[in-house]
Amino acid sequence: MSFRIQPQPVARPNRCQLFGPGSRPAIFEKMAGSDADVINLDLEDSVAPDDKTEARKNVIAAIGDVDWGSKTLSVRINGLDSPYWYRDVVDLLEQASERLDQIMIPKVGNASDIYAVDALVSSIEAAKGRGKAIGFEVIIESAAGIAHVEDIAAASPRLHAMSLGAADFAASMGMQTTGIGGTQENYYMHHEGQRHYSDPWHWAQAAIVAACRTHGVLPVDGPFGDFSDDEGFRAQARRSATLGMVGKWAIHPKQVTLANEVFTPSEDAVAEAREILEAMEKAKAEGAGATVYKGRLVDIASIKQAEVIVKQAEMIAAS
Ligand SMILES: CC(C)(COP(=O)(O)OP(=O)(O)OC[C@H]1O[C@@H](n2cnc3c(N)ncnc32)[C@H](O)[C@@H]1OP(=O)(O)O)[C@@H](O)C(=O)NCCC(=O)NCCSC(=O)C[C@H](O)C(=O)O
Ligand SMILES: [Mg+2]
Repeated sequence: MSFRIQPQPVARPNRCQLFGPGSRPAIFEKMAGSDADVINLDLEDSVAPDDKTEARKNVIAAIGDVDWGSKTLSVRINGLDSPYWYRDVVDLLEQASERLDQIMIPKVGNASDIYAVDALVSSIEAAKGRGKAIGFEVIIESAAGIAHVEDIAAASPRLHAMSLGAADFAASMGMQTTGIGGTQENYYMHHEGQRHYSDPWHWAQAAIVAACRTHGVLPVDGPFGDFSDDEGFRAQARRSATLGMVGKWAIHPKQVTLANEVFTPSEDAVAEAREILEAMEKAKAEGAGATVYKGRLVDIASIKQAEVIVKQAEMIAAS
């Protein structure tokens, strides 16, 4: 066991990140009125090249003008392979109000990408005397991104969250699919005449969770494209939550409720976690390191597992 204490990520609810194109200001108030914990105003791939300048202006105005309540407010800038990203950063940091919490950096391929944005942001913050340090979130959505995921997770103290972007990830990996997340028709095992579907996103998610947990960053599942498929969204989100992710994107408002439902520990789960903690308190008082709860072993590690659920529930209730 390493002597190093695993760092804790920022304590904030991050069950759902609702996206909306910066070129569609008519929905900004609706986004602010939603139940999403995080709002992502997009300047990147949901905005056509001809609309980039206008979208940037819309977003900068809305950051100050719209009442975002207690939500985490984030803007997705354009990728470092584009001609737009530096202007996104400069204009946001020079012109947007201090209500802006975070910028999301898409398509990160290595730690130097974060370093470059950090250098620019740090310089503007100092020059403009901005009082609040901007946080970062990144999207792992390329072969390079997943290959360097741990270096990326460690790249900056500004980094609060990391998402898997299934669409660009699939394209970069050369995956034979146009689906954004979820079950893939051709990813199955065949046994005795039956197809048994497997999860092609699992390994990337697990790598992201491990990198994030090592460096105190929130791991988040990205988009689920088919917003008419509630059960598909739920199944994907439940797998992500089981793996340790704290939330999921919504690319349509109807997905917000689904994400909140999955990433809020149920009353039953919280009650059971509390019972495990009580059972272990009793065991410890009796000098035992393990006991039996509902016919199964619980021990010191079970305390940590139960605390994850109780702390999640308490943090959400306090927000
Ligand atoms: C997907 C959409 C284009 C659908 O929009 P629309 O056709 O308007 O949907 P509806 O008619 O069903 O809308 C119903 C009402 O909800 C409002 N609405 C729509 N979208 C939003 C929203 N995002 N937030 C809040 N409210 C919204 C409509 O105005 C209707 O309201 P009313 O008339 O009062 O009933 C659209 O949802 C959309 O643009 N979604 C976001 C797309 C986006 O941002 N994509 C980028 C993230 S995904 C990605 O980038 C991939 C990733 O990087 C990767 O690589 O994996
Ligand atoms: Mg993408």
